[in-house]
Amino acid sequence: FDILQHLSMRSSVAALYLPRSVFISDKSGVRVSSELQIEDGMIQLFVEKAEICELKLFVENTGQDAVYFTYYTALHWLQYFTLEDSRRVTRNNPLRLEPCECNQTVQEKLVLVLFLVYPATLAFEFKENTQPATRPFHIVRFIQAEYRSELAALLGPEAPFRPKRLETYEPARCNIEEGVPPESFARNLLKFVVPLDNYTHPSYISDLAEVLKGSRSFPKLQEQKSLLESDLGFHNYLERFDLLLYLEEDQMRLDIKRYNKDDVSMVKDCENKRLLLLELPGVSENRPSVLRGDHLLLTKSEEVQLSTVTKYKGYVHRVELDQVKLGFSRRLLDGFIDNMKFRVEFTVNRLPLKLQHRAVHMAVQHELRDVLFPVGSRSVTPESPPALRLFDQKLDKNPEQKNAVCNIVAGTSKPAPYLVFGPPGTGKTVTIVEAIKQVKLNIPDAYILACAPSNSAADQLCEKLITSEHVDARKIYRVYASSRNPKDILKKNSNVEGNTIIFPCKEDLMSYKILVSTLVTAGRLVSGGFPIGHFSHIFVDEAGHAVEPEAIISVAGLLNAETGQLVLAGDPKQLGPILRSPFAIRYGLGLSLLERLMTQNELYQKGTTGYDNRYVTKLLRNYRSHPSILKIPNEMFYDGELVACADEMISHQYCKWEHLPKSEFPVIFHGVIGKDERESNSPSFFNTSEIDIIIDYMKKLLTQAKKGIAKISPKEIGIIAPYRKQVEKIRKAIKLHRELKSFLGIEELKVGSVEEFQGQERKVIIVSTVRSDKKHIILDETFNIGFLKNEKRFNVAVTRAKSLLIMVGNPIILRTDATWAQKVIGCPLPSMEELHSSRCLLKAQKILKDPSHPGHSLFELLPSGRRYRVLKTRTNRLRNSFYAKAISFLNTAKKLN
Ligand SMILES: Nc1ncnc2c1ncn2[C@@H]1O[C@H](COP(=O)(O)OP(=O)(O)OP(=O)(O)O)[C@@H](O)[C@H]1O
Repeated sequence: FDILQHLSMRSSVAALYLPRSVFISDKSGVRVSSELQIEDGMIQLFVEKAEICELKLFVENTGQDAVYFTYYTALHWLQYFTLEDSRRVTRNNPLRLEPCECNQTVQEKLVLVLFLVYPATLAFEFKENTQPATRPFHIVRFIQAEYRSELAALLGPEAPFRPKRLETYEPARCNIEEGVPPESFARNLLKFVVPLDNYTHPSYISDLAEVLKGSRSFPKLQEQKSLLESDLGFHNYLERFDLLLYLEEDQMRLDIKRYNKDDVSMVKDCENKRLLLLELPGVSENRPSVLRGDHLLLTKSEEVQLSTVTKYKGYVHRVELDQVKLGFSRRLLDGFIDNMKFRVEFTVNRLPLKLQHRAVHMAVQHELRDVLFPVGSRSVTPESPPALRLFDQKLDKNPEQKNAVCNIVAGTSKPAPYLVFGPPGTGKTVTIVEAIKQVKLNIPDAYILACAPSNSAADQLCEKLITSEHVDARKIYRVYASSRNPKDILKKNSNVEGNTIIFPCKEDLMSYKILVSTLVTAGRLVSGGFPIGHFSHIFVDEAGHAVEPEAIISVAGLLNAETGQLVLAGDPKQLGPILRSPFAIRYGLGLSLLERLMTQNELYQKGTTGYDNRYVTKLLRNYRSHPSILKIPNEMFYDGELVACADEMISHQYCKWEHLPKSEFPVIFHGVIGKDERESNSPSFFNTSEIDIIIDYMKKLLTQAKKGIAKISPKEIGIIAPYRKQVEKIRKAIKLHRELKSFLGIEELKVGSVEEFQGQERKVIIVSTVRSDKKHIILDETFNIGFLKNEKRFNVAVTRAKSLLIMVGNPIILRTDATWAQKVIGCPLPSMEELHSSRCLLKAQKILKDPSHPGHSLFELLPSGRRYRVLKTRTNRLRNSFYAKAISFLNTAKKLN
């Protein structure tokens, strides 16, 4: 539309629908070329440093007849471009291009400012003669100049991004040829005693999804619909959760089909010739989720169209960053030659689903009503809990934490769960760890199961318990799932022996006082026949992250409903359950057990005298972060209830850092207009301009010791990025960097996704948001990735920092989200376009550069070098003039850069 408007072509309605090719094609023998290659009308140039660079464009007539060059213009007016031509072409002074006359040069000068990408569109107008009535024709060129450091160039795409197209042909008949599962990678001494049924996905579920969508009506499914619409209670617990889990599975089955691939080649693994290697970009980002022991179905490409096909089952032996190693039948291997092509189909791993179904069935079978729907009484005056001597003395000074520990040991909430609830950094994990230690000390026959939804959170719990000198580490045992790769995990006090995961026999496992596992792996203990009541206490940290049936895996079949104590800790505002089915979400599967009790059960509600400490503790003192870091999440998610209590020695360490835009405010939003790219056929994104900035901050942080701020070691810095590819590229950038790669302890610097940082903290956190193209935001929403469409993920990312938070991102994109615009980038803020197109800014910059300009003396750069101000003289005149406006643009531009 811009093009049409500028070139006065609006009269032609048809022109509105003209494809891009019409504008970019050379016409009537006239060619607009450049020294650089033009692809699809686009001229891309890269610069390595901030400089004025010149781009020559050539206009030539290669036709048989003379043509008049009448006009040229930049359609988006940018101050960084100046256009010049020696013939000074205008509509009043058109240039006659004789046939085959070349040499007409339009020079364009670009002033590039560090790390910014400035797109521009140039339009050239020509006429076949100079008669006013003659319609002109136009040629358009797009120009993109991108700052690219040497490092960024090295990190750039290895191969252009080429998504694969999917054939949806389904054969009439297929035979499944069984593959070879990983050898008993888990040595199983723990017998399967309690059966795990199949919980087969009923065939009516797809029809039910249609009914819920409102697109069809099946009277016989009305009962299921009513069940979903009714409130959750113990009477419908099993049926409701079964149905919700089936709806979720139905969506998972649909979604996983999107990952199927055609014409994918495999090669033999050079380490183990009985395995085939399949490249799977995105696999480490769970797109799709593939674990050791899962299987894929492969069909030879040349057979895909046949009516009867053989699908070869390939069991996953190992998952690597962008590839998996698969075990197939002898028959396939015998006829296999490297680079044979296959169609790959992914399958849903049903184990976690089956465990969840079993858990809700067992919850009902074992009468867990009083645990799941507790009805204790609030009327009884709370007794004061026993006074304990805490191991962690800092908890002594916090009455809520101390109360929670004492009440858990005293079992005041039994049979109701005890909840430790609170925002990030308020000490939930340390409270749980203390409670576990106190239970072990004060209740001699106690046996404890400590769980978390993710492996990283379970590892964190285990490490905190093992490293404390108050518990004999030999009594603690971390149980890993057999699907884990032993090479990737902590081996101390765990079921990993060398390169094998072992499951000791029940008696051996039962001899440990404290077992630590994920919620799903706790299901293995149920299958192993652990007696109900063996565990006197079950703790679940990060409980807000799990759907209720998942949390129940660690409870049903293990906890004695009368004598056992369940403790849940978490924060519903941090990473929640990840669900795919809109119906499962609509009908409540997204609500964790912790959140349901907090919001719907009377025992846990805030009364006139506050919360009843016998059942719940709400922690509100944040011991982690500087108040300025807390400010954003506190306003966004916690109604300003959080109180900043961190030790100032640490939290204020960066308050005087020379690189802060504002002293005493250790939060930096570093605006950068980069590019989110993909490479080869990996669906994951990266942004090298952001990596350049991150590396620059790393250098500043690690080499600052002399500047009066304590030296920081790499392990105290964390870098969080929302996409796996960015994580990988940042790691690569550090390894390639001359100074950073040899920095002492650099291997301890953690670069990871938000999920990997949940529950963790670092002195300095750098967040790379990556997104720079609006059109990809929809992908984030569909796949539940990135920051922009997931507030909970954003909350976790920004609440990991103790002393300094640096966020790197594209302000134009982030401003499209109201929360980012208001809370992070700050408002009011002129958009980048406004900045670019502002004549005020240009004028102000010209004046600043030119000491002879009469306005020059009006601007003054403050001694900090970070802000301009207008001198007091003639203030009144200035207030409403463009100088005042220019000053605000200049300062914002300075802040952004
Ligand atoms: N009473 C206290 N006094 C001083 N420091 C404390 C206290 N309680 C916790 N901390 C410290 O606060 C930090 C955060 O604690 P912890 O990781 O337990 O919080 P959390 O609530 O589990 O956080 P998240 O929700 O982010 O997982 C830790 O460094 C911990 O040592």
